[in-house]
Amino acid sequence: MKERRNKSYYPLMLDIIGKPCVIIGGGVVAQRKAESLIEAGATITLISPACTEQLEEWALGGHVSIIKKHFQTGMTELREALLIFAATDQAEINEAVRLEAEALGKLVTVADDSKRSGFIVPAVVRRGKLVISVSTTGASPAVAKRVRQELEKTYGEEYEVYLELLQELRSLIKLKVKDTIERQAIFKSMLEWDLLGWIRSGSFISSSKQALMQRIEAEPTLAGIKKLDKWIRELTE
Ligand SMILES: C[C@@]1(CC(=O)O)C2=NC(=C\c3[nH]c(c(CCC(=O)O)c3CC(=O)O)Cc3[nH]c(c(CC(=O)O)c3CCC(=O)O)/C=C3\N/C(=C\2)[C@@H](CCC(=O)O)[C@]3(C)CC(=O)O)/[C@H]1CCC(=O)O
Ligand SMILES: NC(=O)c1ccc[n+]([C@@H]2O[C@H](COP(=O)([O-])OP(=O)(O)OC[C@H]3O[C@@H](n4cnc5c(N)ncnc54)[C@H](O)[C@@H]3O)[C@@H](O)[C@H]2O)c1
Repeated sequence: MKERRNKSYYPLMLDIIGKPCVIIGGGVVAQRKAESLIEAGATITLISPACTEQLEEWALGGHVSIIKKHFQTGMTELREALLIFAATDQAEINEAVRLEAEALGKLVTVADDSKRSGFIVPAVVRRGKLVISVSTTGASPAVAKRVRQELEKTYGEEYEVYLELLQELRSLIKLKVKDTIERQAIFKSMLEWDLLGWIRSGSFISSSKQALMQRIEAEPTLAGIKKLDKWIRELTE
């Protein structure tokens, strides 16, 4: 990867379920990368002569395959990988991994050299389907972590239920409202409902969802949606 003074990364969400990812190194940094890859369902191979206890445990649980060797050029695991993480404490080994990965046309991140990395890993808040990624473009990972912690306070657990609900309501409205402009106005208007307050109050239960869906079905128009604002407020109080 050519060094660029003002790199501008392209953020995206990858579906890496079952995709081969290779980590070189078995220390705390490798462990942190393994943890987020496990969460995303990747098939992980880790190459390192020594590993943290947690990594050994994940290997026993079948979450990670560990090859207890030093990195060497020409290892087939790299050839097959989608993503490669160079995370040893040896700068020259990380650089050798980077060069080989790039020769193979692979995306590689280098734990001690973000300027040469093909991608970097952000700090992440997960609330079910809501995923908030924070990056400082490598300027200060500590700040990325701090911002993540701040966002965790603002976007609480209730967002998980909120998004599950909105997804279902959105599917229902897609079925019932054929006009694109009205549909989009409805989706925007639904954001005015105090669903988060309702969920936080603890009074939102599965029958509440049914009642809400019945009301939407009874009047699937922008006017009908606006009327529900008051109904929700009363139930939340
Ligand atoms: C977000 C997070 C995700 C994760 O790792 O999963 C992540 N680093 C985290 C924590 C963290 N890392 C470091 C500290 C100590 C304090 C500090 O240095 O600030 C802390 C804080 C702590 O541990 O408390 C040290 C550090 N980090 C990098 C270098 C090398 C260098 O700078 O080149 C050095 C050694 C510097 C040195 O030698 O002194 C490089 C990278 N770290 C990145 C990601 C990428 C940029 C992210 C961005 O800003 O966009 C990037 C470029 C590459 C990459 O690894 O992908 C995770 C927080 C997860 C969370 O808690 O939410
Ligand atoms: N990107 C980040 O988030 C971040 C955070 C802190 C530090 N760092 C950088 O990452 C590097 C690694 O940090 P750490 O705390 O995990 O180090 P660590 O000392 O805990 O682990 C280093 C690992 O590299 C392995 N290793 C050494 N030589 C190897 C080889 N030839 N082949 C395969 N594996 C080999 C060791 O077995 C060990 O498991 C540090 O040097 C630091 O510069 C990055």
